[in-house]
Amino acid sequence: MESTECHRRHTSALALAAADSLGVLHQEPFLPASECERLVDAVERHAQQCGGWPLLGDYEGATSRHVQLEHVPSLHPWLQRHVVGAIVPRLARLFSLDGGALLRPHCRVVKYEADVARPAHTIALHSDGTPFSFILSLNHAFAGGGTYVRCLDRAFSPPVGSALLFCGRWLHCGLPVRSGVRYVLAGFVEIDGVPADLEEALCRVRRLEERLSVVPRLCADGEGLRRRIDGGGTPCALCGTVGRAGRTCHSCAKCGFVACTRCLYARAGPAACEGGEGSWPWRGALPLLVEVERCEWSLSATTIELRPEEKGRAALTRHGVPVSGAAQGEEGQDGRGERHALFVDDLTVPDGASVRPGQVFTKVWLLSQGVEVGAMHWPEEAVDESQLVRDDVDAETFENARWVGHRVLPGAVCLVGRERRGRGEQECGDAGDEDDSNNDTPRHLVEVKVELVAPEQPGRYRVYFRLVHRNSLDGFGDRLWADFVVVSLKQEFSD
Ligand SMILES: O=C(O)CCC(=O)C(=O)O
Ligand SMILES: [Fe+2]
Repeated sequence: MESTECHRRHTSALALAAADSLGVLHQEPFLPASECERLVDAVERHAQQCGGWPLLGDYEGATSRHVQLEHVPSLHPWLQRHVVGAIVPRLARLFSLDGGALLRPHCRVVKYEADVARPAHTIALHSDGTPFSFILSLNHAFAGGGTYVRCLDRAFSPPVGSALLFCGRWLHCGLPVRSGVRYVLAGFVEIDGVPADLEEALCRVRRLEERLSVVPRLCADGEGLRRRIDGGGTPCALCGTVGRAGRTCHSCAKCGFVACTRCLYARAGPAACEGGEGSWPWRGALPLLVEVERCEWSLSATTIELRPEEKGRAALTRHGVPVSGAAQGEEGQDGRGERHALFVDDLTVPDGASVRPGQVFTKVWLLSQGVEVGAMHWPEEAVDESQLVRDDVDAETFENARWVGHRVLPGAVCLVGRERRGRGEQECGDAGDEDDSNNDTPRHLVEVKVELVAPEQPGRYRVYFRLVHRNSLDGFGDRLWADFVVVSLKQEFSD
């Protein structure tokens, strides 16, 4: 997957409008490997003197071990030099903070071990208690591991001596270590007297993260839904629909839980939080590890800008280019709100799915109107006024795209949820939606479908579409695509 596409897919709605100045993740080398080794040796010695590494106590579901460096007096000069003297000033510059207001960070070395009787190999999805955090890699003798950042849906494993610097309110986790031992230096940076604009930005991160709560994405056994499925014959455990793409628990052999993508997204939201106001619904929950391994883009730049700064308002971006109009409900020229359509997921035919030569199949995308990132609901007439058109403009895709036939189906653009109810119109979805009418299903999801005809010639094909305003033909929202592989029966048997 090339980098811009991957970027768009994996920087979900949350990341695209990530909060204000906090929408930056930065990776930078700070220490030579020899200093990292010295630190690990010193901490190991300390742990041995104290009877071993204590289990992390402050995150539910955490099963890693750590040593708090404030408790190791011999390391205080080291912390002063490398953390207070180098990492903290960098954080201040990166986030335009008053360096003098940043407090001495709490630091700990976390140890993830794959091969111990009581597994100590992961930290569950969480946010740190402080506004800013850094995680510095101290070694590389392990497999698996890394820091997963949910709003990017991406795992990072910086080289030894390099650190990730980011807003600590972002949900992140320490991924399971499969073999060996992983050490990181984690730092938590408080600010003395949080300025009002920072406070507001921090709240915004939290609200955005809450809207993407992972709670409904857990199976009955509380396991994270990790493995992607292409539907097949398995009914969704939540709505009963057969054949939709979705996710299954990583230990599905045990619990058999499968949920379709639409349910997973439609039921996400603060309403699912049982902890109520002030508690973090994902505490203790295992993360939704969505195809992290498929995300191949390399960190060519050291900083990922989640959102180019636009003074005073959140800006949605597409391929790094700000989308015209505002995300926060600014009126368009026609007096109506700007319409957004953010890609959420493929409901059918995920990228790379196999189809037969000549097969007619329906591709369905799930989109969001962007209200979770501050955009307005679509105006009433938007569904009827939206049209799906082919958009195969890229030279490299045109050659294969031209062989793919398509037919826009009646009701190609369709709201998910309750909007159409009460206006005598057929609602999108199935019997499972009836249940939704009584709960807090977000009313901002849209399904878009198109019928495709696979070419006769085996190979990989990709066709692009986008939504346009029916009258003006002005495009809006994310570019959509269907990406599939035509496999002949002969080929399949010979594989
Ligand atoms: O190990 C990691 O990458 C994450 C560590 C972390 O998030 C923490 O210690 O708070
Ligand atoms: Fe953390």
